This record gives sequence, C-alpha cells and structure tokens, in this order.
Amino acid sequence: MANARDVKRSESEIPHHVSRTVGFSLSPNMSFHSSPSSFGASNLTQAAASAAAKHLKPFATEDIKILLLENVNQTGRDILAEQGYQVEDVHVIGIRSKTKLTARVLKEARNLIVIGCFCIGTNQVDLHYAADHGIAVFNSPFSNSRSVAELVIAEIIALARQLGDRSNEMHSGTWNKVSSKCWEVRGIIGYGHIGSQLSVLAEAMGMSVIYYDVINLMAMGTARQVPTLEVLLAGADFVSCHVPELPETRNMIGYQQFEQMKDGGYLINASRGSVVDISALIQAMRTGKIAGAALDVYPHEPTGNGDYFNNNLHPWCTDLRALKNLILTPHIGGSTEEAQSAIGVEVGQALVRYVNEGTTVGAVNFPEVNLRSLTMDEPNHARVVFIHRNVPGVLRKVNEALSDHNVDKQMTDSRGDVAYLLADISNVDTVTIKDLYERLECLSSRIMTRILY
Ligand SMILES: NC(=O)c1ccc[n+]([C@@H]2O[C@H](COP(=O)([O-])OP(=O)(O)OC[C@H]3O[C@@H](n4cnc5c(N)ncnc54)[C@H](O)[C@@H]3O)[C@@H](O)[C@H]2O)c1
Ligand SMILES: O=C(O)CC[C@@H](O)C(=O)O
Repeated sequence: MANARDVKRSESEIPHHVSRTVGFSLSPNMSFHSSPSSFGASNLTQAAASAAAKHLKPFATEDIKILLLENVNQTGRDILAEQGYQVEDVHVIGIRSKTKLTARVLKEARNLIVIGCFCIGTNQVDLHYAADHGIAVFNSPFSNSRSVAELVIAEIIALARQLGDRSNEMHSGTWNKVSSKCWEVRGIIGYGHIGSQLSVLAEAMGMSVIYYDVINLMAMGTARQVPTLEVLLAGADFVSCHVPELPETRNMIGYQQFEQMKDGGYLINASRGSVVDISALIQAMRTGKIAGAALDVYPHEPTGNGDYFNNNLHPWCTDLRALKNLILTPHIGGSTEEAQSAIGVEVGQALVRYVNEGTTVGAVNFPEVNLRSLTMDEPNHARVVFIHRNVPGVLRKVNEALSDHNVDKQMTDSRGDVAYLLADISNVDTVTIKDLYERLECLSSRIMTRILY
C-alpha cells in the first residue's frame, strides 16, 4: 500500500461541503491507495479462493471496513478486497484496555494518525513511539471514576461482612450465621481521580480516610495524606490501590508490604494487575495476615469473555480460586452503562476534533494545542498541522514556508522531543496548498504534515 497517511483521498472524491466545513485531510496530490501490483497477482490458488468467496455476498460488503495490522500478507488483503471490503490501514483506531498497541504493531499502521483509548488507562499503548511517529493518543480521564469508586465501596462492605462466602454457602444450601471476624468499616487509601472520589464516598459512610500519593494533593473532606506507603499500610484497615501501571508501581504491594499491613487488614485492587504480587497475596491470605481481598484486575487478562481461570494459564489460578473471602471480578470497575456512554462521547468527540480540526486538547502524549474552529464564513482558509521534532530553527523554516500566505493565527507547543504546530492561513487554493504541503514535508524536522481545508 502507498503511504497514505498524508494522501487520503483524491480531491474529487471529497464532497465540497465536507472538505470546507469538516476539514478532512489533506493534500491535493493525493489518492493512490493500492499500488497496481497489489491487485495484479494472479495464480490459481488465489483465483479459486476469490471465485469461491464471490458466491458469499449476503450484504453490502463495501460497508465492511477491515483493519489489518502486523503485515498481513498481500494475498489475504486481495481476497478481502475482492469481496468489496474496504481493506485499509486505518487513520483512527479505537480500543479499550485489552488491545496492546506496541511499537511493533504501530509500525505496521502506516496511515494511523490518532488512537482513542475508550477507557482511563493508556498503558496498553506505546505512548512514546506513538508521539514520535506523529500519532496522537486520547483517553477519557475520569468518565468511569465514579463507577470504580462505587464498586470499591461495595467490596469494602462485602469483605468486612464476608458477604461473598455467606452467599456462596447459601447457594450451596448451607446456613452459616456468624459474626466472628465480621466488622463495621474504617479507613482506606489512593488519591487520583478514582482515589479521591472513593475518599468522598467512604467519608460519607463514616470511614476515616488516609491516603498516600507520590505527589502532594489537596485532601477532600477530612482525609489526610500520609508521607510514605509504609505509614499508610500500617494505618489502614482497607488498602485500595488506584495507581497507573508504571515500572514504579509493578508489584507495589508484595510480600514486604503485606507484612507491613495491619493484622486482619483487607486489600482491594481495581487498578492494574501488575500492581499486586498475586503469590504474595495468596500467602498473606493463607496465613490470616490478610482477612479478605477483592481483585478486579490480573497480571494477564484474556482478550474476550469465556474460559479464563480453567485454562491453567497462571500458576496461582487454583490457589486463588480456593481462597475464602476473596472477591474476584472480571475487570468490571468501569463497566456501567453511565460510564461507557460518557466515555464513548468524550473519546469520540476528542477523535473528531483531532481528525477534523487538529486540536490536541486532552491528548495524553502530545502538547495541548488548540485554535478557534474554522467556520463556513472563512472560505479559502486552510489549517496547517505540522508535527515535528523539537529542535532549534524549525519555526523559522515553517514560517518561511508559510510566508506566501496570510497567517491568521498560529500556536505551537512542545512536549519532550515532539512539537505540535497549528496555523490558520487564508487566500489558499489547491495549487498553493500542494506547494506548501511539499515544502513542509521536505523539512528534516518533520514527523507528520496535515493540511485541513
Ligand atoms: N478496574 C477498572 O475498570 C478501572 C477503571 C478505571 C481506571 N482503572 C485503573 O486505575 C488507575 C488509576 O485511575 P485514576 O483515574 O485514579 O488515575 P489518576 O491518574 O487520576 O490517579 C493516579 C494517582 O496515582 C498516583 N501515583 C502514581 N504513581 C504512584 C506511586 N508509585 N505511588 C503512589 N501513587 C502514585 C498519581 O500521582 C495519581 O495521583 C488507572 O491508571 C487505570 O489503570 C481501572
Ligand atoms: O473498559 C475497559 O476495558 C478498561 C476499564 C479501565 O481499566 C480503564 O482503564 O478505564
């Protein structure tokens, strides 16, 4: 396939109103998606497969868009394309927490300009590689925080009263009315979007809240920040983890940390599976050091629903399943109708703004750059998006390239090695845009150029 990241559609393909008001990208020299050789190969096997496939066309196959990553062979592409499917390197990918977009995968997505993580966590994407290749990444930073906090509150009460075990016993026909080791609740931790939301709910229930965070954060209500993780572990009855997956948070709660917890304390992890050492948890629960735990996330999670703990993927599966007063949920912290709908709107809108207007507000790997939207009243205007290496002298060269145009407004910012420039120019036509595009593409600092008009 041709590298169509900067060459999206022939101008004649773009309806006039779309190119003007929505600003689909880009250059007037566009159009060639597949090299002639892509469709030229013919051998018997392929011809037979295509002929067989032709019989099976139950619907408008051209409505089906297929994303092929990781260098799928051209023969496969051809068979799918013959069906009328749109086999493309897509410009936009939407994922949740399971799809791993590593550098190896992203390398194959040659047209990709933006990734939408329809969730909070972005650890599944190589953010650095993406930024370095001009690919913006958006997420929804707090649309499911409330849902996670509510789940954790439910788990605190369920663990303190051993509700899971009592319910399981009743389901299997056993009446076991006990009050031993069943408590009213006191104390918790964590302090980002979710931790602070949890803090508010917990205080409303009469719990006293202490939290530990690597940065100083304003306490909600009467919550109190403690200076170290050790102090927190020694002081909390319920330890609830709400940190991102980072090298520093890997096995943040392990053998030593369980030792530092109160005798008969509880642990809840609804952040990422790498944060808690599962073997250490199993030992702490077996010895009675930990009276109960709730896990929503695991070191390795499946890509879809179905068999999980039965497949012996994890050496600790059987031990974990046998433990009493352990609540196991399948990564459902943020899975409520309200959260999913809000995430869909938030990330969907961010993607549209980025693709149509170049706005990076909310991006997790780019500097935040925004310009007032172009409107229908501004004919013959274009918006230049120039993503480039953050090195000296680039702006002078960009402004030289822009100097044939009237620059109405311009904004630039950098984040680490990558800088992002937006400029609105007027008095453009397809010839001058093409020329400008080519001049910008020739700059050695260029990562990606888009011109929206
Ligand atoms: N179970 C689910 O369905 C679900 C839903 C949403 C989010 N999550 C996970 O929860 C995580 C937290 O979400 P959030 O919205 O509260 O994130 P956030 O970024 O708002 O807060 C994270 C907090 O952790 C702190 N932190 C980072 N490293 C730390 C360390 N080493 N020690 C102590 N504190 C540290 C940060 O300073 C920050 O205040 C997300 O990254 C995501 O992985 C899970
Ligand atoms: O819905 C998901 O897949 C992820 C939920 C959660 O872990 C998040 O990061 O928002």
